[in-house]
Amino acid sequence: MDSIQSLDFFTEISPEIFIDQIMKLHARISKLESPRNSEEVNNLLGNLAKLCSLLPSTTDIKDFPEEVLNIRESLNNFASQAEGILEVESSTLISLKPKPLDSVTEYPYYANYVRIARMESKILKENGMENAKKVAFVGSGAMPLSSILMATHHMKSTHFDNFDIDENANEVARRIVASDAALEKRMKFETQDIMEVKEKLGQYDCIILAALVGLNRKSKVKILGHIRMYMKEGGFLVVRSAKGARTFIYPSVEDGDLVNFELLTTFQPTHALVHSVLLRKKTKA
Ligand SMILES: C[S@@+](CC[C@H](N)C(=O)[O-])C[C@H]1O[C@@H](n2cnc3c(N)ncnc32)[C@H](O)[C@@H]1O
Repeated sequence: MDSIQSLDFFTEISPEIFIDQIMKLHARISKLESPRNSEEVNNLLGNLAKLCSLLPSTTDIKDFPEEVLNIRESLNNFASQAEGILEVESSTLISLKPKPLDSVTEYPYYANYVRIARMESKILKENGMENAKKVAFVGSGAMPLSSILMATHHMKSTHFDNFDIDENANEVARRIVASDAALEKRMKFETQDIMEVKEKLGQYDCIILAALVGLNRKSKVKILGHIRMYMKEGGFLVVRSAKGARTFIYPSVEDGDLVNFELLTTFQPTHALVHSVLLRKKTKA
């Protein structure tokens, strides 16, 4: 294949085709002037997601050539910037509707968030976190769908403190949630770099870290170490990670990166476009 091939007719591709196509896609993405929301950026983001969904989740990418594995960090950066901009733009439009919460189903990745919120709530319950009183969601974004779906479908008495470094994103998120007074009482939005939040982290029964907080493994490990330092003993930590081809979109966190936590469970999806989720418990100070 000498160009980025339309993948619409494929249900699965070989590692060889994946490598050929991801290198070509990365070359195109590297030439972008900006990750700003445009038809070209959306097409490239869609191609990246589609390509990663076609490589069987059983494929062990560790054997891929170094030059292929080395493009992951720049693709993670692209995905984070492009998704972040897309999130603010589409959420801003939704937030201007008369009842924004009724329109969140229009959000491009809504179905994915329904899947992940259901799965994360299920593994929390299965591991004894039946009714968390207070949850911190770190990296909630302009469209805080994860905490909205958890609060309205799965954890109906839990209070969510949503932390995001971007005040613009929080402003949009507050507007979306304000259309439901009861929900608004349980959903607060704080503009903070999570690395600046300290003792307060000890208040939460559960802390959830969004996939795009920490854009490479090193910065994720630093954030995880910070959260662990301040979270309470017995507190639960939910870390969204990635496996296989999905690490070309999101940074991955390995079991060994979570030091001094009790392993409760690790969820590995069969659907390539769903996060992996690591559930851990802080056992001792
Ligand atoms: C794109 S959103 C994804 C979350 C998604 N809306 C959800 O409901 O799961 C990721 C967010 O993390 C925020 N973020 C990145 N680094 C952060 C940090 N160090 N502290 C707090 N928020 C951060 C970004 O501003 C961005 O809004």
